[in-house]
Amino acid sequence: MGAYQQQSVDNLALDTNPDDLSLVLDHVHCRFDRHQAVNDISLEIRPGEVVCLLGPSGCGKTTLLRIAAGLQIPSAGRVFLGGNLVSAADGLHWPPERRNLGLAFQESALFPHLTVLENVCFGIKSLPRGKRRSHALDLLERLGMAGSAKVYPHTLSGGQQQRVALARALAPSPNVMLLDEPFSSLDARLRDQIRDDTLHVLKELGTATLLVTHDPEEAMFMADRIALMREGQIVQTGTPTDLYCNPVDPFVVRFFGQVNECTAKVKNGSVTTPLGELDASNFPEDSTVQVLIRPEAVKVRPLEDNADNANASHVQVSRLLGSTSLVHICAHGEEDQEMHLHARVPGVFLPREGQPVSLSLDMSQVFLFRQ
Ligand SMILES: Nc1ncnc2c1ncn2[C@@H]1O[C@H](COP(=O)(O)OP(=O)(O)OP(=O)(O)O)[C@@H](O)[C@H]1O
Repeated sequence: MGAYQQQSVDNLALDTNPDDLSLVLDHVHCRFDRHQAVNDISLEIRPGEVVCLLGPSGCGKTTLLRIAAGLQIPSAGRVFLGGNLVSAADGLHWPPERRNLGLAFQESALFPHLTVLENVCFGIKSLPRGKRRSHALDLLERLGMAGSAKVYPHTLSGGQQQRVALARALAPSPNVMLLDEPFSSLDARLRDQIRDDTLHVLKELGTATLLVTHDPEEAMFMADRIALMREGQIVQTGTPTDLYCNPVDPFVVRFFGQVNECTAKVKNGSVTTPLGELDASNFPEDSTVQVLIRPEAVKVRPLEDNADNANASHVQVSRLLGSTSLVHICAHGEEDQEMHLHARVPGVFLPREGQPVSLSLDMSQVFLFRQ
């Protein structure tokens, strides 16, 4: 790293030297007229790591990816790639072609006049001509497309074209892959397969990857770490388990799927809900607490249908959703509290309408926040 660059990393908001990181975004901002699309984002990607930028539409994911790619100039902040400062507020800006990146987008257009193999060979400059072909064929093989090497793109399905586009992006052995919703145009079954193949190839090649998605399941499938964004900022960064099991606020909980919600007042260190009393000793007395309960946290036990259980919680509707069943329940708590809630149960579990049930909670998937 040169003296200018060494000096420029002095104030970096990171513990790790950018030389050891594949991509660093350091206090990056991006403003469009009055709209702050990206607001002070810092994020790093280690070699071989897959990081997903996750968030709702319009939160700034694509803008951040375009900044990393050199397609968008940030209004402030710095970008490092493989230890090189490639973008800074003083006007330093390396264009995309100088950054050694692989780019693949939702609709990655292949060159129509080149065969699949020629498309993949196109960007490989670093290898001798004789080796380009075998390298490209190897990538096509890994992505299940070697059999189509000689055909032209228009004869391929959308999913096959997407595989070729990924092979083409990987072919120059980029330091960093930037993927923007690369699977979103595919139908569900095909998407699962291509995601799986892509993850294996990225891991085998050890390519650091930043992948944009709005789909939490896709992020959990692909990512070593997820950065969840909202309105131009990162709300939480961590492993999928960190975000799912230790969410920092209700937005994070809700982003990973529908949740049962109620509010309650703290009395004597606990809150009373239709599902029973919950510990709230971390919250001030008399404060109002938001209780978020994932459907899989609700344990349902059918009760005998007799007069003793006339006031018990009861089933409203049951539906099989595939690998899980969703049970709609009217929960009856103490003090005449009532709550409509959803319980997600593994396998086929379809209690009839009106079935009295007792409910308990797996507290690892119940989250309390001060309102
Ligand atoms: N070139 C531009 N000019 C003006 N505003 C822009 C421009 N590009 C993006 N924006 C705005 O910046 C915000 C963030 O857009 P961005 O495309 O980064 O969001 P996103 O999270 O990728 O959304 P999606 O998931 O819908 O693609 C949006 O409000 C968008 O309208």
